[in-house]
Amino acid sequence: MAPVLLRSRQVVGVLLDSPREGRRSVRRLSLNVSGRELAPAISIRRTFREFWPDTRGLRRLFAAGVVFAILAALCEVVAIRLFGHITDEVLTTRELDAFWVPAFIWLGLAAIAGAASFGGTYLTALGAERFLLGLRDRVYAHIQTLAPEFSEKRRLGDLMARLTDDVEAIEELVGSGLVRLITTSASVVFFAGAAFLIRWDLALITMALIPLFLVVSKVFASRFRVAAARERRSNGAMNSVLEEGLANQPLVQAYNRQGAESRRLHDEGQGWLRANMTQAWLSGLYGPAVQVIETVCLIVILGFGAWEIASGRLTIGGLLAFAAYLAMLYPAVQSLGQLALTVSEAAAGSDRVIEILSSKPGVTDADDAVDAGRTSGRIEFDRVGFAYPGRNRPVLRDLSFTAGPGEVVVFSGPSGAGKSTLVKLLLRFYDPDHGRILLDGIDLRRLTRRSLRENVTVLHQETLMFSGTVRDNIAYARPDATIDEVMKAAETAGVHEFAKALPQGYETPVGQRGRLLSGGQRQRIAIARAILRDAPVLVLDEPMTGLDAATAAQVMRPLQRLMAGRTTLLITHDMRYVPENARVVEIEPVRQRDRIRLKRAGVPFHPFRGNNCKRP
Ligand SMILES: Nc1ncnc2c1ncn2[C@@H]1O[C@H](COP(=O)(O)OP(=O)(O)OP(=O)(O)O)[C@@H](O)[C@H]1O
Repeated sequence: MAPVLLRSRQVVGVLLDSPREGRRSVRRLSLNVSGRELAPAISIRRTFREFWPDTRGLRRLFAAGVVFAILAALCEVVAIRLFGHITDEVLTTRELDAFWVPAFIWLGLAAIAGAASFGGTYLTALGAERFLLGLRDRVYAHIQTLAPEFSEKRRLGDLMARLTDDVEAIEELVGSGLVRLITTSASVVFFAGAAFLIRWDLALITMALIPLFLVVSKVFASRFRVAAARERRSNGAMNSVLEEGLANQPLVQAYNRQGAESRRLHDEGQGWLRANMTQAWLSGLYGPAVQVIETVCLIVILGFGAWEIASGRLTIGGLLAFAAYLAMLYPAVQSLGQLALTVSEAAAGSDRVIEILSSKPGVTDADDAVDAGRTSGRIEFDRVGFAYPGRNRPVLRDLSFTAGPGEVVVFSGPSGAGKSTLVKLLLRFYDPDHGRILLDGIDLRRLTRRSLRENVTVLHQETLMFSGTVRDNIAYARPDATIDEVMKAAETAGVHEFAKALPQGYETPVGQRGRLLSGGQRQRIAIARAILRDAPVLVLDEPMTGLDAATAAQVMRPLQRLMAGRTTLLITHDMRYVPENARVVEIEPVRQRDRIRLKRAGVPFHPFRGNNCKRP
């Protein structure tokens, strides 16, 4: 009987344990989830309402997965019956002639079960992976419609966990989880039914022990869940230490903090080790506990069966088949219990993804928004006032200026005055609360954001780069640009002279965020990118930050070429690099004092009084 039981368990394993489940739990535990924030509780029903449409086009795959898995389970039911038959008709009677027919049928069933099991596993996995691909794309695309502030306010690790772990958790609820639920329930019905058919009274007695499995599962599951949560937290904390330590390696080494960083990692690792040992302890105990119950069941069956065989009411084959059905049934029941745990975890994950999907972009295109086309680049800020959402203190108030093609308008003023904020308004990451911003005389709110942004090139304070090659980073502005166009922009920006000296020229990888290049080289690549983009409005946000005088002078020449003929807004504290013909607008911070004074005078607070813009 032992080989049959073993084989049965293996088949049940194939039927009940989705291959994704095992992979996910490993991957999930290795992710940085330190920043996990609690999301509002949303019902499983809402999860299905939100994500069931994502299974469109995949439902046939999942349905086929169910059919194949059920077919495999049915084959197994018949195979066990055949095993009982062979025991009674061949083994006990020693009639070898009666062996061949059932043996070949059994072989055929095994082949069908194997093929069905493979088909079920493969099709379910295909549906699951496609679901994941589609849902991850949808969530990522949605994040890209939100203002950059959405990502900036959250921890990167948390967002990554939502896009990977939580998306997978949802799949386990509405995709492969549903397949597992149906196939496991069907297996329970088949194996219990088959056992009832052999001896309903014996089946009733042994099934009375099923609640014991559920109780043990429940006791262990709740403890395991606490330990798993602790392990995930420790894992997240450990990843944070690693991420920070590696990202800030120059700082760590320059300040001789290597030992302290290693200790931080070790301390977090200790917590992780303890949590893992709790899990190991629980898993180690769970197996024997279940085994004890199973042994009790088996002994009850054997004892009762022996008595029934002695009195001629049951055959040996019938008893063995009965025991084999129960050996299939118990894991199936246990798996249903585990499924409940998966479902609650998946619901928690889906809450966190729904939270992202329900975040609405602060700025959207108007229904009648028009395409700006290529404009001349004339910018006008008309009494613009703005406070960040959720902040009652305004950053900009009554800001007015104009800038036309060929003009350079310089914005200076103390840190925090709102200079970078006006760039965010120009790109329509936010809309002003008061006043208007015009491009070629058209209010930005009437333009599509895409066409507006096509007209504006921003050189950010921190040069943003991807980890591709020099060429990739320049061509980011226009992926369809030819190598000649890239090189022409590179020559104008002063990239060519250092790029050709790099080991693989333009094909040299620039490293993580361009760290294999110097600050000046990164800046010149950004200028080349801007030249290639060729937009009529140019915004330079502290373009000389971190550059020494010689490098700044080198960068200045291509910058001046870039500015020629365009509308340039230059944000800088450093007046050395301001072109002679530039107009200077000094931005003064909107003071807290103004607000307090107004309140004291009994005047209702209005955040956009006065003017924070001095025009010399
Ligand atoms: N996303 C945000 N949410 C809330 N407040 C913000 C946000 N971004 C900036 N601020 C606040 O708005 C004010 C203006 O910031 P801004 O970055 O525009 O200043 P800045 O003049 O460009 O400063 P610096 O010269 O230091 O770059 C600051 O007080 C800042 O704390």
